[in-house]
Amino acid sequence: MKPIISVSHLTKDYGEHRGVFDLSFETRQGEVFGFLGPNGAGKTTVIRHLLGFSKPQTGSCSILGLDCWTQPKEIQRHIGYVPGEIAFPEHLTGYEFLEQISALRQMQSLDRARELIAMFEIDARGELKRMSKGMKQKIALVTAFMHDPEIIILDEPTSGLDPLMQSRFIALINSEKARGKSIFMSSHMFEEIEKTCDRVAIIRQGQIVDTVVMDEIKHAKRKTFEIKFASVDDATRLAAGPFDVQLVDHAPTTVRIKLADSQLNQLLQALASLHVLALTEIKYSLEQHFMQYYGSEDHANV
Ligand SMILES: Nc1ncnc2c1ncn2[C@@H]1O[C@H](COP(=O)(O)OP(=O)(O)OP(=O)(O)O)[C@@H](O)[C@H]1O
Repeated sequence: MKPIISVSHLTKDYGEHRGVFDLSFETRQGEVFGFLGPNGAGKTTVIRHLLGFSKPQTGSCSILGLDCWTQPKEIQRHIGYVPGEIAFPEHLTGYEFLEQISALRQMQSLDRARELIAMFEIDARGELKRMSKGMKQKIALVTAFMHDPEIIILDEPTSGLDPLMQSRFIALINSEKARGKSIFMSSHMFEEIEKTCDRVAIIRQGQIVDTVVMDEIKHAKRKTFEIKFASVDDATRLAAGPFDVQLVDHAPTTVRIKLADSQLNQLLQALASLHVLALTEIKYSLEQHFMQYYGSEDHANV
């Protein structure tokens, strides 16, 4: 299958280890591909190359086989885009802006825009310059989706949105995906990535350090359980068995166990003769996976 977005050995070196370095990835038809990394990791730099705003120093970027630097006009007909920093012509109202964009795109109707305006509870009658950050972000989302593009590129699309609107955004992404759209989204929010993406590239200091298949994270073969016991003796008896038991708390005695799916029955049998107060599965999350690549210092920025 032909890739939708293809980035090949892209380098943009801004000096002092800033920029992106020999970065390659491909996205597929119909998938939601996430780009996860903290401030300054290089996400916007890559996206600016995809939109044809920036020329690669070395390497190349293409969308639908078209070169992003030399054929941006042809590409733009196929995409919707939300930039990381939104700059609107401020004298216009929300409606006037959307009408201008739809005229430029020679759109037949504003029906889809109206649906999106209702979905995000936007009052588009006001002037853009008086709108809150969140309202502007929502207008940008309408602009990206209203012409029903086959490819959508989003640079931190939910920054400034409240939790209700974030969940509406997640629902929108999943319904667009169900309609076969290909979506590329940069984010530093684990939850929205987990709820929408099929694959996620983790970017660190301008390089992709891992590409994760979300299903493999969600259905990890090794599980972690937290068990609370009535007494320390129960924990000691469990630790005498074949399990790797780690004490995490004293009152009540709480342990964590990591095991393969195949050991689950063995654990339940061992627990049957002990006084268990609570048994909880600690789900393996994208955040835990991400933390392998970033220390706690970096994580503060995510
Ligand atoms: N035009 C430029 N000139 C010099 N340095 C730049 C330029 N654009 C970006 N950088 C630097 O390159 C690095 C990557 O920036 P980029 O904006 O791509 O990061 P990001 O992952 O999108 O971060 P954020 O989450 O903050 O948007 C940063 O250190 C940034 O300061």
